[in-house]
Amino acid sequence: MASMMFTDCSSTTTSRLIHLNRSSGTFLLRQCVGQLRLQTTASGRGCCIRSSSSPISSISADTKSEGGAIVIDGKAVAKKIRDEITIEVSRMKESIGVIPGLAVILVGDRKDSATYVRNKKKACDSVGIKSFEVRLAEDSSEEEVLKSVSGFNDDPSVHGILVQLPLPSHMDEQNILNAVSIEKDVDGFHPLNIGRLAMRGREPLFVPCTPKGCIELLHRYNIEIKGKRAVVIGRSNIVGMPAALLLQREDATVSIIHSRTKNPEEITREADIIISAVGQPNMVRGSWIKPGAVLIDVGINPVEDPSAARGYRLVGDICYEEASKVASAITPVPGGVGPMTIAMLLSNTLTSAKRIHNFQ
Ligand SMILES: NC(=O)C1=CN([C@@H]2O[C@H](COP(=O)(O)OP(=O)(O)OC[C@H]3O[C@@H](n4cnc5c(N)ncnc54)[C@H](OP(=O)(O)O)[C@@H]3O)[C@@H](O)[C@H]2O)C=CC1
Ligand SMILES: Nc1nc(=O)c2c([nH]1)NC[C@@H]1CN(c3ccc(C(=O)N[C@@H](CCC(=O)O)C(=O)O)cc3)C=[N+]21
Repeated sequence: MASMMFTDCSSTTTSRLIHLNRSSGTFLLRQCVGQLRLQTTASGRGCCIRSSSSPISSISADTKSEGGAIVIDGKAVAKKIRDEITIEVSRMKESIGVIPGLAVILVGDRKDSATYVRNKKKACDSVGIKSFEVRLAEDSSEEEVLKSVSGFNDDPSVHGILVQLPLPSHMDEQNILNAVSIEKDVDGFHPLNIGRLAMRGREPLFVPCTPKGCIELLHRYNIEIKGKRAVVIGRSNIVGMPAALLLQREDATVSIIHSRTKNPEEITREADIIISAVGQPNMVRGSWIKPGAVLIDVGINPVEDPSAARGYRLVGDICYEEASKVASAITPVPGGVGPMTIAMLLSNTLTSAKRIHNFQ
């Protein structure tokens, strides 16, 4: 009954978190936070969820979870965004002969990082973006990494530079991220871009991909953010902190929960929108959630599962089985925020190439 173990969130405390890191008809929304407007399709079987900006044209009725919440289908949205990018990339190539280029620097031999980098390359290929890759050994010096960054800064065929994180512990991450030209900082991790994100009236050149993907999902599902209470669980530089800044820019009232927060359940229960980026499998239980809340689960946590082909499977920070019975909408793991992160990276790379070449 191995699979049972993972559908019961209470027992995940006894399940083993795997450290992959080292080398080895019509929907009925119970209570809706935003303006999810649901429409039956012509066949009457499926439904489409309309968004004022870029609607998802047709989402099948299967996108309702067993628990009753709408499943926010990041995989489908990401595919649609990639299709939009493909058109723009070829329009650019035909009009001015420029192909957007993304460079990735991977240091060390972490399995998960190698997988992410491989997936990014595949995604670039799928939309026609040119990809460049540098792989450096775990024991490389910081100077070697800086040299690669500098080479890509000066290379006119590269419009975006991504240094895969985490870097080996002997390197100064800040020093390396500072070296990326802000015009090519498609990850949005340069302190100038983050600083501008935090300031009213200032605009960053790039917004970090994962938080941007979370907000894009809310927009594309027409979920209102303005005036809502939002809780972000986690305050990392790459996800939690910029997610909270973005929600605030969208006029939500934002609370941030971290490892020293007392009574996280109580604070979370006040939220209309929850973005969780903690890295703890199934930490957020059904009892933490206000009925009708919208849940964006960023967490990607591998847990042992002998019945899975890989010997493990991925779960989020939110206990899906419990939460989907209480929420109005929820992102799955996998297939939620992850594919959106990559789609936003492609989008930032396209934006960068357009800006550099002054192409509208
Ligand atoms: N889907 C995607 O595209 C992406 C997914 N991820 C996933 O998101 C998760 C978070 O990643 P990342 O932000 O890099 O992780 P970090 O480890 O950098 O940050 C985790 C944050 O969670 C907080 N935290 C840890 N434990 C608890 C707890 N028990 N209660 C409350 N807060 C807690 C930490 O608090 P404190 O600051 O006090 O230490 C910290 O702010 C991971 O599972 C990662 O794999 C990450 C990037 C992209
Ligand atoms: N400079 C830098 N930028 C990053 O954006 C960055 C990084 N470093 N370091 C690591 C994290 C993690 N991250 C993910 C991206 C895609 C998926 C993704 O596509 N996940 C799939 C599952 C993939 C699988 O099945 O293994 C999904 O959720 O459906 C996950 C995680 C980007 N990160």
